Amino acid sequence: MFADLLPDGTILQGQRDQYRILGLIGRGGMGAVYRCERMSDGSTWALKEMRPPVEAAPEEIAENRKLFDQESQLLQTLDHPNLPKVIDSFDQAGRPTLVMEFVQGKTLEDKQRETNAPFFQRDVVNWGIQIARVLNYLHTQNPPIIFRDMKPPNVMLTPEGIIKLIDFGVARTYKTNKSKDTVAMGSAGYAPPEQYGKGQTDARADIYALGATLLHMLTNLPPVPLQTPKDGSLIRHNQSVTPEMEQVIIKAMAMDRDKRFQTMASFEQALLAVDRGVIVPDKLDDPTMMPTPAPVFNNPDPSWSNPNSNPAPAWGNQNPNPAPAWGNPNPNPAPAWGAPQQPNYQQPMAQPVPQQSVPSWAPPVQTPAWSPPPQANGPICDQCGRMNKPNARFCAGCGAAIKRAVPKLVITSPRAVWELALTHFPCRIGRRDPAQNHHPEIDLAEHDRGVASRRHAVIEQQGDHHLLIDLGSINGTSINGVPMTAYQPHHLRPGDRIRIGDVEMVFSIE
Ligand SMILES: Nc1ncnc2c1ncn2[C@@H]1O[C@H](COP(=O)(O)OP(=O)(O)OP(=O)(O)O)[C@@H](O)[C@H]1O
Repeated sequence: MFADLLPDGTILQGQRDQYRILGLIGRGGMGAVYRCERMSDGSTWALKEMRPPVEAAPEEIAENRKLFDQESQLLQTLDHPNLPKVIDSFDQAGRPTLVMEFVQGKTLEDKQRETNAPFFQRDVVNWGIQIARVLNYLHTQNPPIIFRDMKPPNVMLTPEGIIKLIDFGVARTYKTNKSKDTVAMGSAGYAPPEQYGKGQTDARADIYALGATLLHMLTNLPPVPLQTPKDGSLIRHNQSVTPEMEQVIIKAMAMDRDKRFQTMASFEQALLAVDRGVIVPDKLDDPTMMPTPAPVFNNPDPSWSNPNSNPAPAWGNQNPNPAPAWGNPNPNPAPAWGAPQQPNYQQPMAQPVPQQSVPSWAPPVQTPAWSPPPQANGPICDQCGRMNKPNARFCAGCGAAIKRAVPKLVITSPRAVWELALTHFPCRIGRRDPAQNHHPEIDLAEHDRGVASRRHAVIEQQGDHHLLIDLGSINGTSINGVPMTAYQPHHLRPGDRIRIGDVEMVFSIE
């Protein structure tokens, strides 16, 4: 069907460099994507050329050339960690060609095909947050860019869990004063009613399509065209789905676009709230209950955790004891950060069992990965050896008082050394901000020469174990000299040295 694909070894002259074709990666309806080598430095890139099937009609080819050029131009003006960067574009043998970042990984469609089962909510939510974030970036361009073809094959997932949006073939800028799109596009099941040529699509079309994409990932069933899912329909297929998440999808996929999230930012915030377990379904679109944006995964936006820029998350004030940010509303939660599965975690009902995905929040692993605790439950009685429930004060076997180890930190800063018994969790580490009523348990305001973010890191207790999590701080946290990855929990062990700027904290248990 495709005429003469470029053979391996072909060298193409671009505008900025030469490229050697290393092999075909994939073919779409109108193009082909190859892995290539940039000749000047041997680095690997993806080369996409428009290569219509031989039987394509001339008008179709012309229309697709327009779309290809548009994709190329669009991508060159954009810069976002969830978009492949474009480094060159040129024509070869009359074919428009684009050289872009080579994304290692698979499309969500490939992943789903391989797994053939619903994915865990925590993974889908994390993908959804990243997709919403990049779509929000597109929607907030001037003029707004509507992606218009959000669906699993157009989303790639790297082994580190980073999402990259590919295929801008039908993305287009939103033109005010235009009542209708010139071309009706999108993919059945993912496209909202207004995309069936009945009106001009706006950002809310992408909201519907992202809802449909997440629905597909959660249920392993393609979305039914023009059908909002019903209450209970997601949970029926996947027990890891919470009622709150189901409501988010239902809202995103409302037929009436006025009833959907009105912006991608509010969709993202609703997903963040699901992830943090603080969602209030009837306030899904109320920005005042939304947390501040979390960082971009591999390229944090400095503004979000900058000690001088961002206000405290509004939800923090509304709920004095919110579920921890990394928590999960599921009564038997799997850890939201993709740690090894706990034995009591309920898997979705559909068969086969969903795959454990790569750590959802994790850029390339730099910290020692969190290893499963040696015991999932509580302390072992030193009298009779029985394992007890996590919060037991007396042994259920012999009645002896359970001796609890007290974790502590010895904190050394240029100004002081002090010891702190960790008795309250979560134990927040950061800089105080009285204006926001923010007073972390470990306040580094006087000690770190301005390095710590207000919400820098947190120590959380899980049974008898303690997890340190960097909350996307600007300047980072290191553990035993190794920089931590934001949101990737580190299981603290006695002797671990936590460093934030000039402050060092040594963890021990007595
Ligand atoms: N930047 C990239 N890095 C690595 N692989 C990529 C990249 N872009 C695309 N691919 C791979 O190539 C395949 C085809 O890409 P893409 O969907 O962009 O092509 P297309 O011709 O526009 O397809 P369609 O007909 O679906 O619009 C993808 O499914 C993906 O596997």
